[in-house]
Amino acid sequence: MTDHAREPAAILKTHGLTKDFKGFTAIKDINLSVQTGSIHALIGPNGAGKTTFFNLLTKFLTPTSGKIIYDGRDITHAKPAGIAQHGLVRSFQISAVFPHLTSRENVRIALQRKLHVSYHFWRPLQILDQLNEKAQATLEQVGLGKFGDVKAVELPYGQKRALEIATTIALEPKLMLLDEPTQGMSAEDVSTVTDLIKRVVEGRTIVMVEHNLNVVSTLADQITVLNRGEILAEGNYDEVSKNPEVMEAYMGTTDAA
Ligand SMILES: Nc1ncnc2c1ncn2[C@@H]1O[C@H](COP(=O)(O)OP(=O)(O)OP(=O)(O)O)[C@@H](O)[C@H]1O
Repeated sequence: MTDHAREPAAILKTHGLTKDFKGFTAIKDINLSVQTGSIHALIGPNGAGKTTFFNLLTKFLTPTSGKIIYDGRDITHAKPAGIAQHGLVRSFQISAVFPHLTSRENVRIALQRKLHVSYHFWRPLQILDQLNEKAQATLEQVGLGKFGDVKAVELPYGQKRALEIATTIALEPKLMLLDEPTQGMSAEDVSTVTDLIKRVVEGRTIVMVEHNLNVVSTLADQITVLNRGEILAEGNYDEVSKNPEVMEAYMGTTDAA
């Protein structure tokens, strides 16, 4: 029934990915496949290994064994900066947004990084104007069009996350890795950021670690449930939420709600 020629391509794959911490195996032999253009969520109860796995994908940690293939190339031993140039970008934590710079300046720095344009006094003004225009367009994309002159530190929490996403999309990622994008947010901010992620996924792939199962059910095309460092289940929200092993793994945690 399935036409193999029409199977969607995987932008990211792991083969037997394993991470040991001094004899404790936090990630065991994980084979993951992320389809190009999808939103793929990593979920699981506390201590399941989500953060460790995410840090392996973003190259913040080195695997003990196994391979990571991104866009057809083996990036197992690549450096974070190297993979960012090829379009695999981790959304930075809020602390990485410069608090005393304005939203526009923060986005402009990310754009400059992408364009390798350093902010030298002798740069033609035209290039800086182009950067300003692009920064404004990026801010508008995330709903911060009117907040270009506001310092990051003065933005409310939800808008700070939007700014963080703006600085990520400025790098023109093919694959965005989001670490708990709605963590600690009010219900209103959660829905703003959820809508924002839906919008920015156009033409991109997203892998996200997310505790909020409502967000996961709204956004994710594919879900991988981790438990004790292994894949417990995979599928869409309906499939994994009905899986008895998943229900059991979540029992006794507040995430099960
Ligand atoms: N640097 C480390 N050294 C030793 N053990 C670690 C280290 N980092 C993580 N672990 C262990 O690996 C396991 C998985 O942790 P991890 O933080 O990846 O889980 P998680 O699913 O992200 O959990 P949470 O949802 O609570 O953030 C835990 O038992 C944790 O104690």
